[in-house]
Amino acid sequence: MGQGGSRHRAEARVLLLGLDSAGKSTILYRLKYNESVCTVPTVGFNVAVIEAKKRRGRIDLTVWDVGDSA
Ligand SMILES: Nc1nc2c(ncn2[C@@H]2O[C@H](COP(=O)(O)OP(=O)(O)OP(=O)(O)O)[C@@H](O)[C@H]2O)c(=O)[nH]1
Ligand SMILES: [Mg+2]
Repeated sequence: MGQGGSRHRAEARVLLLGLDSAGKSTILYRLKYNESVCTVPTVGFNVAVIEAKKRRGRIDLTVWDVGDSA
């Protein structure tokens, strides 16, 4: 048994889907940096890990923002 800090940390993966210019990247940056940023159409994808509150703790969300959906 390890000492403190060895507990499993809650995590989840989130896929943002939406039409072109729906606001996916805007939401991702707002959640990650808590500010509104000017975006350009996403080529490929953006990914960010966001620490969020969970009922009695925290959860790490790995958020994928996929663009370029030809
Ligand atoms: N009015 C309004 N505009 C928004 C909102 N969210 C995003 N926008 C604007 O919509 C445009 C497109 O936003 P993006 O976040 O780049 O959209 P996206 O879904 O990532 O687009 P792609 O990467 O091309 O798939 C930008 O000019 C944003 O400023 C919103 O809630 N309201
Ligand atoms: Mg985008």
